[in-house]
Amino acid sequence: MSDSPKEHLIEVRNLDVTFHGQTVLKDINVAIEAGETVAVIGESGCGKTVFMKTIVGLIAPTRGTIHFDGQDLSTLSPAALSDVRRRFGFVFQNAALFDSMTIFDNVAFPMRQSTDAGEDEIHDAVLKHLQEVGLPPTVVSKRPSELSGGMRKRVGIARAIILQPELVVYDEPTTGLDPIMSDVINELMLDVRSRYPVTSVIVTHDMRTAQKVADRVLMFYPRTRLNKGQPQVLYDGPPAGLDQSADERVRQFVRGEAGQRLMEITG
Ligand SMILES: Nc1ncnc2c1ncn2[C@@H]1O[C@H](COP(=O)(O)OP(=O)(O)OP(=O)(O)O)[C@@H](O)[C@H]1O
Repeated sequence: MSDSPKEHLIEVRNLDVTFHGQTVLKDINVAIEAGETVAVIGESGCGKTVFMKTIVGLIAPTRGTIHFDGQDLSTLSPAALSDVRRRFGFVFQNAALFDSMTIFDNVAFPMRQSTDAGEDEIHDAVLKHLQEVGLPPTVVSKRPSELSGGMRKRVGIARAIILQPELVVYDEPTTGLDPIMSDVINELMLDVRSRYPVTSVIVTHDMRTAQKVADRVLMFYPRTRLNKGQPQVLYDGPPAGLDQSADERVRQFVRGEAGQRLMEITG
């Protein structure tokens, strides 16, 4: 990273997303700086995935704008949007590898789709990125079904970073993994950011991931549970401040306490 002042890579202004009359995100204003790692947390259904998909242009805002590197995504032609998306890497939930392809072809896929690289160059890049995520060259001929969940996640990360994206979005990167393998993936995400000048957005339920990997945490709250006029982003700050947040809902979430929810269920 250079020493120049940080710039906003992503700017979300006055964002609303509504599906069939149901507002999932309301009046979200968030700026993410180049090089930042931001974890998005919050209970199920609060709109984390919708937020992630909106900032990468997969969902169009109902109101408001998303700027990426100064460009308003809603004004871009499909071709221009597709060019911008090449600057993103996606690590999907459950790795979302192509089951019928070998690991080699899975990792090579973005290069074959989006570049004119020759097979020698692709070969070197695939092996380099597999090595970076801690996988031996012997995995290249295997199919995803022959690998453990943790290995598949690593392959998903290798595929996401092979084009050296400026933004990597991780959707639930540690879900379904044991605590040790989760920590391996957390370390890998730290390693990716130390190796490349990347901005990362991590949607996660895993508080350890948020605490360990993120510079900053955004906690969303479900619209349906807010009173009129209450902000949907309950917390926007460093992970270390979560536990001392003035908002009881944040403290309860971080500690895994049902709080008011329990009263609603039992009451
Ligand atoms: N394409 C869609 N059409 C209609 N409703 C949708 C669509 N995508 C998401 N929703 C709704 O938006 C709400 C938020 O969903 P979202 O997946 O963003 O939640 P989340 O916070 O990521 O939840 P989880 O932690 O369970 O993955 C849900 O009520 C969901 O049903």
